[in-house]
Amino acid sequence: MKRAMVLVLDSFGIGGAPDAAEFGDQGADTLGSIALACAEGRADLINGDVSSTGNSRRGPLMLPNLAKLGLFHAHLASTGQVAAGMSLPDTVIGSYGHAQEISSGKDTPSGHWELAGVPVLFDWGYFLETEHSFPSSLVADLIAQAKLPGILGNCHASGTTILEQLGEEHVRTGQPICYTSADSVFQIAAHEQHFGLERLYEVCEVARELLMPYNIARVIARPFLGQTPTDFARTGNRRDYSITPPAPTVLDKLATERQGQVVSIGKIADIYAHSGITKKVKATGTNALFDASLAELACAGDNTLIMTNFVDFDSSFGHRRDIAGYAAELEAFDRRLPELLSALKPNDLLILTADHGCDPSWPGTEHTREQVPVLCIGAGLTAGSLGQRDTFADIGQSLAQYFGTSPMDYGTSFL
Ligand SMILES: O=P(O)(O)O[C@H]1O[C@H](CO)[C@@H](O)[C@H]1O
Ligand SMILES: [Mn+2]
Ligand SMILES: [Mn+2]
Repeated sequence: MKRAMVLVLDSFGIGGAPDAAEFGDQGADTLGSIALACAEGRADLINGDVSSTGNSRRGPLMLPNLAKLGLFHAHLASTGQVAAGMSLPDTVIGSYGHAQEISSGKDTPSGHWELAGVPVLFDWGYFLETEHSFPSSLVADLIAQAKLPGILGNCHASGTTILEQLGEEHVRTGQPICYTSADSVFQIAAHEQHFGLERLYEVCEVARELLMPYNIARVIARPFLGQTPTDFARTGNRRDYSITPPAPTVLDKLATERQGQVVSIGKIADIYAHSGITKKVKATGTNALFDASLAELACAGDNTLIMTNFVDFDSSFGHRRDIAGYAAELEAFDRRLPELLSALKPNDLLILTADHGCDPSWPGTEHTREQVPVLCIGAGLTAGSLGQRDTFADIGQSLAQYFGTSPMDYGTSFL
C-alpha cells in the first residue's frame, strides 16, 4: 500500500538561501528569528494575551516533536548555526534535509509547484509601482466588465492594514479594494455581506481573465466581515485563482498515470489550479486543517497523496510580522504531531516542508527567500541527514518514485 502525506507549513523557512541577497533577504531566517526572539523573552503571550488564533506561550521555543524529526539539525545545516536557545536532540527519528529553491520567485505557487516537481523558471509579471500600481486600461476594463462603480486601493499594501484604511469607504461606496505586493498577485478585498461573497468571486473571475496577458500568478479573493476599522477581519472564504502549472506535476501524474487519489486540504487545490486534484477538503485554522489531514489519512487507500497547506503561519503571522503568534502557532502544530505519527502505517511516507520563508522579524511584510525544511519519516527511509537538496523538486521526484509514476524533469529522489 502506497500512501503519502505532504504537510506544507506555509512560509516556514529555515534560512540560508544561497541567492537570498538577490532578493534583498540575506540573513532572513524564519525559524532562527523566531527562536531568537523566544530565547530573549520577546515572544511571550502571557497574562491572558493570546495570538490572533487563540494560542498563548512563553519562554524558549518548544518544538520537541519537530526537533525529533530533525528540524533543528536541518536548520543548522542550512545556516551554520544552532537556533538560539535550542539544543539538538540526542535521538532523531526522521530523515531531514534543507532544500533551496530554483524557481525565479519566492511566492506560494512557485514554491508549491516546485515541491511537486515543476519549478517556475520563467519570470512572472509584477506590478512594481507602489501607488497607482495597475495600468489604467486594466482598471477601466475591470470596472466595465465587472460592472463596478470604481475600485479602491490600486497600490501595494498589507491586506489587514488596507482594511483599516479603506474598509469603511468600501462599504459606503461598493467599490472593491484592489491591491498587490512584491508577489505576482492581484488581490481583491470586499465585505462578505455588504458586497457579497459570490459577487466578489465573480469579480475575481473577471480579473483572472483580464490578467492573463500580464502573466500574473494569482488573483486572490479576500472577503472580510466586521463593522468598523478595528473589527474588520478576513474570513476563511479566501479563494485563490491561480494559473495552471506549466507542466504536469506529480499530482497530475499520480491521478492520471496511476489512477491515484490526490486529496487537497486547505488551499492546495487553488494553488495547483485544481489540476491533478481528485478530492477537495476545506478547513479554516491550523487545528482544523490538522484534524482534516488526520481524517483523510484514516480513510486513505492505496495510491493516495494527501497534501495540506497550513496557511496561517504565513497569512496570520509571517506577513503580519507577529513573532509571538508565529511561535505559538508552531508550538500548537508541534503538539499535534504525535497523533499523526501514531496514525501512520509502516510503509506510509510523511513529508513536512514549506514553500518559502516569511521571516516575521524582517523589514516590510513580504516573503523572504529561504531554504525550506524537508522532514520525512516512513517508506523505508533511515533516520539521519538527507543533506542539502538542490531544489524543492527533490520532493516531487521522490513522490514520483514512491508512487511509480514516470519521472519528473527536475529533482533527485531521496528515497
Ligand atoms: O497582506 P496580505 O493580504 O496577507 O498579502 C499577502 O498574501 C499574498 C499571498 O500570499 C501575498 O502577496 C502577500 O502580500
Ligand atoms: Mn506561501
Ligand atoms: Mn504569503
